[in-house]
Amino acid sequence: MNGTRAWLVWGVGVFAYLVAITQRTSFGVAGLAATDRFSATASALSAFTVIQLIVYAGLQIPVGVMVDRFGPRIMIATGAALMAVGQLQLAAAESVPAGVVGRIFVGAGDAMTFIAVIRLIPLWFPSRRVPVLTQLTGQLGQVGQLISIVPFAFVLHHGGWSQAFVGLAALGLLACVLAAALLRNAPPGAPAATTKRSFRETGTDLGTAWRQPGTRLGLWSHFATQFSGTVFVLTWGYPFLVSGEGLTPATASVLLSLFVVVGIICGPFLGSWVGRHPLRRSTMVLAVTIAITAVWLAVLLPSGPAPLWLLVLLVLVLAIGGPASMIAFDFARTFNPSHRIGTATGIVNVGGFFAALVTMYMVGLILDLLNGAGVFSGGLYSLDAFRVAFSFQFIVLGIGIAGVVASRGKVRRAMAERGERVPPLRVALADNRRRRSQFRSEQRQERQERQERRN
Ligand SMILES: N[C@@H](Cc1c[nH]cn1)C(=O)NCC(=O)O
Repeated sequence: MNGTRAWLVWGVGVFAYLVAITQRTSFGVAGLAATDRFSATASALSAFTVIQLIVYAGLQIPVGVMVDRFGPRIMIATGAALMAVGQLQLAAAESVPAGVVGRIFVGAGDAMTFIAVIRLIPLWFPSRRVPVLTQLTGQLGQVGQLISIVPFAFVLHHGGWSQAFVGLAALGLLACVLAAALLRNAPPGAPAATTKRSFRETGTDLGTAWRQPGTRLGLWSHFATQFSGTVFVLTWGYPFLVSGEGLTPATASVLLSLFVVVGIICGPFLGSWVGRHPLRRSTMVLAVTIAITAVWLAVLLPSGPAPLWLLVLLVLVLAIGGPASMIAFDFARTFNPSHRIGTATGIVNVGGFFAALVTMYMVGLILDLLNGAGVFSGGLYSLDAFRVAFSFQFIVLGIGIAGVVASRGKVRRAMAERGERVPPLRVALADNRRRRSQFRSEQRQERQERQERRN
C-alpha cells in the first residue's frame, strides 16, 4: 500500500466531510438573518433544517447502495457539487420555498459524503488502523461546525447574506475539484472497490445487509448514542441553556463548542479501545447510552436550574455520544463483506438521524402544546416546559437500549452457531487483569535478570 498516497486520499476525504458539516450547520448560524431576509415565522424557518435532515436521512440507503456500485470518489465529488449548487440557490433565494429548494440540494449532497468517505478507509489502510481512522474522520469533520460559527458568521454579518452563501458554494466547489482530481477508489493493483450489480441483485444485497444481525446492531447503536447530542447541538440545546437554565449566550456558545473538542479528544481513545476489544463494542455503546440517560435524569428531575458543573457534565456526556456512535459503523464494516459495506453503512446511518428527527419534532410539539394550554408560567421556553419536553428522550433512549440488547443477542447467537463464544464481561475483565499482571511480572523478571547480568 502506498503510504503517502493513502494519507493524501484520507486527507481529501476528511476535507470533503468537514466541508459537508460546514454546509449542514451553516443555516443554524444564519437564523436571525434568515428571519429578516425571508420575513418568515419561526416554524417556517425550522422547516429549512427539518426538510434538509429528512432528505439526508431518506437518501442514506440509496446512497449506500450507490457507494458500493460506483465507488466513493464519484459520490464525494457529486455530493460536494450538489452542496455548492444548493448554497448558490440559497444565496440568490428571496422566498421561503426558494430557500428550502437550496437546503434540499445541500441535504442531498451532504448525504453522499460521510458514507463514501469512511468507505475509503478500509480500501486504503490495513484493518488494524481502520477503527482509529474512522473515529478521527468523524471527529475532524465536526470542525466544520466551527467554520460555520466563526468565519461564516463573520462574513454573514459584515459582508451580507449572498456573499456568505456564495463563499460556502466556493468551498463546496473546491471540495468537488479536489475529490475528482486526487481521490482514487482503491490503491493501484488492489481489487476493484466497486461491484456491477443488476437491479435485482442490488435488491438482494440490500435485503441481505438488513437481515445481517450485525448491521441491525449497528443501526441501534447509532440510534441510541447519537440522537440526544444531535438534537442538542442542532436545535434545542441553545434555547434550553439560555432561556431555560438562564446561562448567558456566551456561556451557552462555549458549552456547545465543547462538543467538537470532546469528540476530537475522546474519538481516538474510543477508536483504539474498539480495535483492542472488538467483542466489547456493544458494551461500550450501552455504557454510553446509560450514562446519557443518567445525566439527563440528574438534570431534569430536580426542579429549578441545574448547577453549571452539572450542565458541563451533561454536555461532556452528550458529546461522547458522537464518538460512541462511530462504533456503529465498525459493526457495519466487520459484519458485512466488502462489496456490501456501503449499503450496510447507509442502513446504520439512518438510526441516529431518524431518532434525532423524531425527537426534535416531539420536543417542539410538546413545548407548543404546553405553551398553548398555559400549563407553566414563563412562556414557550420556560425551564419547566423544557423539563417535560426533554423527558420524551427517555422513551427514545429506552427503545435504543432495547434495540441494542435484542440485536446483540441475535449477533451472539449467530456467533455461537459458528462456534465463537463471547465470554461474560466479568470473566473477560478477570482474564485481562490476569494477563496484565503476568505481563508486568515478566517485565520485572526480565529487568532483574538484566541487572544481575550487568553486576
Ligand atoms: N456519528 C456521526 C459523526 C459524529 C462524530 N462525532 C459527532 N458526530 C455520524 O453519524 N455522522 C454521519 C454524518 O454524515 O455526519
